[in-house]
Amino acid sequence: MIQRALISVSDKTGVAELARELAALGVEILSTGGTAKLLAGLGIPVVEVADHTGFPEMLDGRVKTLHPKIHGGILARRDLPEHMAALDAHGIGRIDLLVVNLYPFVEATSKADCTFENAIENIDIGGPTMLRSAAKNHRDVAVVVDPADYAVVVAELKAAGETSFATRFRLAKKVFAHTAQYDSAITNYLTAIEAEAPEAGVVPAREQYPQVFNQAFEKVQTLRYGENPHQTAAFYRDLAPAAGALANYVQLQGKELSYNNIADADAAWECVKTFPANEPACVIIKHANPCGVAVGATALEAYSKAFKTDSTSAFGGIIAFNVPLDGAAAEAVSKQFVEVLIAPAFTPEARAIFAAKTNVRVLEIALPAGFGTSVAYDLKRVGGGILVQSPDAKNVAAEELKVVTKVQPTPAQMADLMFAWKVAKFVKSNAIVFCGGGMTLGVGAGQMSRIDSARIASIKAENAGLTLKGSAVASDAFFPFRDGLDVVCDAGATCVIHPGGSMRDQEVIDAANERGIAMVLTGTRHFRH
Ligand SMILES: NC(=O)c1ncn([C@@H]2O[C@H](COP(=O)(O)O)[C@@H](O)[C@H]2O)c1NC=O
Repeated sequence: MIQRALISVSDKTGVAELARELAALGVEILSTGGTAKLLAGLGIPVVEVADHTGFPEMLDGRVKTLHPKIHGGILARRDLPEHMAALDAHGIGRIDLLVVNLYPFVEATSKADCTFENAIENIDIGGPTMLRSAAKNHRDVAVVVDPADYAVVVAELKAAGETSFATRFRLAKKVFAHTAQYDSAITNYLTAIEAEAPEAGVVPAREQYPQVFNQAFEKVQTLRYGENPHQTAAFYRDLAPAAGALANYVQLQGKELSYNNIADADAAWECVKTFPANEPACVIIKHANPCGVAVGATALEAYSKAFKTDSTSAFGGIIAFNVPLDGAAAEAVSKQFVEVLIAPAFTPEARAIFAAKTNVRVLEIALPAGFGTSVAYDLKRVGGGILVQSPDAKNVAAEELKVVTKVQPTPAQMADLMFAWKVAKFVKSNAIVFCGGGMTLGVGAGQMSRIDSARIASIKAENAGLTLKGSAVASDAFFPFRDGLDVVCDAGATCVIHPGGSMRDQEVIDAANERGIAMVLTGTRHFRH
């Protein structure tokens, strides 16, 4: 049985239960001021670190555990006689278990009224030092930084009198990841401060983008390959993915997700999530672009309409719904080749329909009320660096829209325009999206020229046998000349939505008036690359 444990925690969750179990196992418990007080108050036998070291806690707690009697007791290698002799020579007892969690630096500095002095005082020094000592010596010492691991440690001690090496190694890795993140948070905070010499009592102004940008991710899985088979790849997620984000998926069945599956699933999910849950929507993605998007009274209707936009491209698509998938919709989807199917829930009938199609990857992602943007920062790798931006989370409000033509859109046209605008945000630039009746009719994506996107969108509608007569069209950025507008009008569009803001806006507005269509400006652009 281990002899001695040191417990020093800011977050006191579960610590009393842990200490009680340790005491019952005959483990001597050392603790720092606040933790010792709590445990003693509960009648749990505890020795204050200050009594153990013979040195008082000092400097307002800045120095509590930074003492050879603590670090010697943690760091000594039990397999080296010289180390054990040195402990004996200096009267240092072994510390076999360390339980520490740190001053809440992130919580403190995320409060709007956190002064510089308060931030600095929330930088834990003794805690990380002990954690690193114990994690380094994991061959002999167990170290716990997360209250969620208390139970496994107690269970192993009860069963075997000591923790297993595998557990100690796992816990040590967790500790170094934790202290690295802790220091990253401190670096992000300090290097964002604009003042050269911030005043202690003042809340320092901080730039949104710090000089040193640290981000931590944890691996979900190594992938079979990357975008192409000769590339290696892995999927990492945020340490705490935002509610409703793709990384929260639960795979209910199907083959392993590939790199491209995950990228396309994200595009499908982010797009479909922009439709409220009381408006069943379906998005079909191919190569990162929507090839069909629709809303309907039911999931089945939404899917049937989305599929009609481009049933050829939908083959092997990634399909997402914003509402639970029921049997009727599942039955219809099952008739096509689908790579990945995503929904907030699946009825038993829907599950049963896909159970036989073992290759289809079925992902369930909870959509809690009030979910927001999926990422705090959008990251894009470029040679030798990284571009960081806030995500394109803007949804244009009705009062921001400006009708600039003599012809006003009817309420039905306005609904189609808003639908088209929502979809255009998720189409690679240059994006031209024809819509009508709550569905996409033709999608032109990823062209270097807007006019080509417009032509492609209308060709695709024609190929699908869909008429663009009376359609609404969205352009993700302004029409630089009237030529693009003429193409969409020739195709049959009777109303158009785009950001405006070109030097030649007037030329384009005049063209719209000449063609007798309605034009709405959003003032917001949605480039997507
Ligand atoms: N200075 C030290 O020697 C020191 N040793 C442990 N701590 C921290 O003190 C906290 C616990 O303090 P208390 O038991 O007094 O509530 C823990 O978060 C621990 O990480 C220290 N505090 C900060 O650096």
